[in-house]
Amino acid sequence: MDDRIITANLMMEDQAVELSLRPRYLAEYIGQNQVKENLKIYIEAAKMRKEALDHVLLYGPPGLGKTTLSNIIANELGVSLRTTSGPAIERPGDLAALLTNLQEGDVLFIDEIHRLHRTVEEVLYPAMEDFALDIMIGKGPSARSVRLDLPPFTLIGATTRAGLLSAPLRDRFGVVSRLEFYTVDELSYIVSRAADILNVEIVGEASNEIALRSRGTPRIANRLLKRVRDYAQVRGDGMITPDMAQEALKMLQVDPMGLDMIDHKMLHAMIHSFRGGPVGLDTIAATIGEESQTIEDVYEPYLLQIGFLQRTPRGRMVTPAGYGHLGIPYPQDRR
Ligand SMILES: Nc1ncnc2c1ncn2[C@@H]1O[C@H](COP(=O)(O)OP(=O)(O)OP(=O)(O)O)[C@@H](O)[C@H]1O
Ligand SMILES: [Mg+2]
Repeated sequence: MDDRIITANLMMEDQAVELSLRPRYLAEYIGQNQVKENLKIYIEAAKMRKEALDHVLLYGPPGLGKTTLSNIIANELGVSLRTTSGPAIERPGDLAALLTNLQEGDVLFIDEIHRLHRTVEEVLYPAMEDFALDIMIGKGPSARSVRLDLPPFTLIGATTRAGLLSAPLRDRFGVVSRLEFYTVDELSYIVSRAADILNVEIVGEASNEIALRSRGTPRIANRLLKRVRDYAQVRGDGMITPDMAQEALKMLQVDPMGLDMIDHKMLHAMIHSFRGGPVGLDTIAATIGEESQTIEDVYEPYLLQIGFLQRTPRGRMVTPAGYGHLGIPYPQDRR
């Protein structure tokens, strides 16, 4: 019982920390400059015209700031935001309830929008296009469709993979933005900012050390910072020095490029069992006992980005750089 209370409290604390680290306005949102520049203009224009902002689709790997950006867009517009997710909307009626509760100009945020049910998606089309809801009243031969007007609103959809969206849905977004991995400098800045908010002393080089191993991802940067903070508190005097950061990161089994045990397992399996590929995603997944979707969404994008992995029509291949990182010679007959 006691345990449970402690866990609940810790979780609440963690959530509070998470929220405190989340930037609230565009000016605090580091990086993604192109996306930010565009949004700034669209937001300002919508405000000048006193209209709802066009629907926005945000896509990119997990932890790059899609949810954060959605909240920021609502804040910048000065409207309320309602949050839901694709799988949470089970029936068309659930979506109708959400839509009819919106105030003019509000933002409806649908996370994991690629997981919307077909029947729900069809209700969304006229809602996005004409701000109208077609509902069926009655059953059988006497059933008829009634059109309800909705207040103009902005839909923000987020997905890790835009490719999974149906074309009619994708086409109804006026703004489509892809979030990119962050640079080390940007992440370093994010780490310093987070340390400031958490009241942790950190040396500049240590921020950089954490940034280097964050796989271009702010969520990972923040998570590593929290673990390094724990380490520095217990093993040192709380101050995060570069040495302290390195020791802590080593203990967390995050290598100098930010790869963890699963990345290593995957690359080793590809090299030792499949001569470095090409090998299909499902085969890799089965070999290392992970879900293919997790590999595709979470692990692979960064390995592709840093050039350790290559996608070919016949499957994934480990590149010479990937072999090099593991210290395994690249097979002679492949050069
Ligand atoms: N541009 C940024 N500047 C500073 N911090 C950021 C930025 N983007 C994200 N973060 C931090 O990273 C955390 C994760 O971001 P967020 O939850 O928005 O990611 P996401 O793209 O929605 O991920 P998922 O796909 O898993 O839902 C945030 O809580 C925030 O602290
Ligand atoms: Mg999110």
